[in-house]
Amino acid sequence: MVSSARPYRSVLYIPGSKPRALEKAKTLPVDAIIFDLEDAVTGEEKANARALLAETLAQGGYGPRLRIVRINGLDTEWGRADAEAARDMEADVILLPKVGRPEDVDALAEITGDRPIWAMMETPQGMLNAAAIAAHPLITGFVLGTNDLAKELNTRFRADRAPLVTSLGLCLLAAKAHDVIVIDGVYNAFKDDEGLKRECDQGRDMGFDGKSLIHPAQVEVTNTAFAPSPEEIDLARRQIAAFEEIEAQGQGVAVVDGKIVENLHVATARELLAKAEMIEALQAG
Ligand SMILES: CC(C)(COP(=O)(O)OP(=O)(O)OC[C@H]1O[C@@H](n2cnc3c(N)ncnc32)[C@H](O)[C@@H]1OP(=O)(O)O)[C@@H](O)C(=O)NCCC(=O)NCCSC(=O)C[C@H](O)C(=O)O
Ligand SMILES: [Mg+2]
Repeated sequence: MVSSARPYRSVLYIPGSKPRALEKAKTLPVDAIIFDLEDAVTGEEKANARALLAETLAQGGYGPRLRIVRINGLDTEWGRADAEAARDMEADVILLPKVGRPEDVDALAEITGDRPIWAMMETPQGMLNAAAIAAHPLITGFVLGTNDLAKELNTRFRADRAPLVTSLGLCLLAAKAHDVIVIDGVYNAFKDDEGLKRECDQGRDMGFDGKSLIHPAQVEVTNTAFAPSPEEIDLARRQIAAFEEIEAQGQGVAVVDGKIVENLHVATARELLAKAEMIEALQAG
């Protein structure tokens, strides 16, 4: 079940065909796992990966990590069999690639029933229809597919992601308007911690809930970037305390560190503390 206080800092892709990686993920401090049947699995491996994934998920061992199964598109030769298999798997969410329109979600739901669906947002058509896709009653999450998007838009890689910012913003607006989780795309250079941190900070600043990852080495940087920092926690506590004090005096605006604090800031502060507590509880096991 998707809940708003639950953290989604790190969302790790694992190729559904790799038993060693599937096993290793049980020990990694990630908030969610995307068990992939799409791009990370070759055509020859698809059927075996599907069976391996069903068996692995049935065995369990993934604890509180959200279990997301990414199927192949329904317009591919594997999509329907993936959807039928995913419907019966021990998973929380089904992730549909290259969603262009809400009707794509309807087509999957005809096979998978009322199982929550996340949409890969990675095509120009998807960007233009982001609000309608987010409004679909079964959609509870978006994952940005920045590799496919860059390919479709014929952009060049830039560290500041300027060519992608419009698309990222459209997905964020749509997701926030419809209370949908929104996860940033992957950072391909998995040995470049500095570049990853820069991109995580940008994503967090923009309002993403977390980032999708391709390698265990990316987990720590990402978890830190998307968790409330000690400074943010301290400020949130002081804002709440200051506001409660002036509220008791019948006033509506406090001042902390030279900046105003109104009830909307207090709501954000309370949300931040709830997330920090949830992360602490997860870490405590
Ligand atoms: C990138 C990799 C191919 C690198 O693999 P490898 O060379 O095996 O890495 P290491 O030797 O450094 O691995 C060390 C140990 O970690 C495990 N491992 C590696 N990757 C993962 C993982 N993703 N999840 C869990 N565990 C992992 C190895 O098994 C080693 O374990 P051990 O031997 O027990 O110590 C590889 O990381 C990889 O395949 N990554 C995933 C790639 C992927 O999923 N791609 C598709 C998603 S990206 C995408 O499609 C985004 C979107 O659609 C878009 O359009 O942007
Ligand atoms: Mg993709």
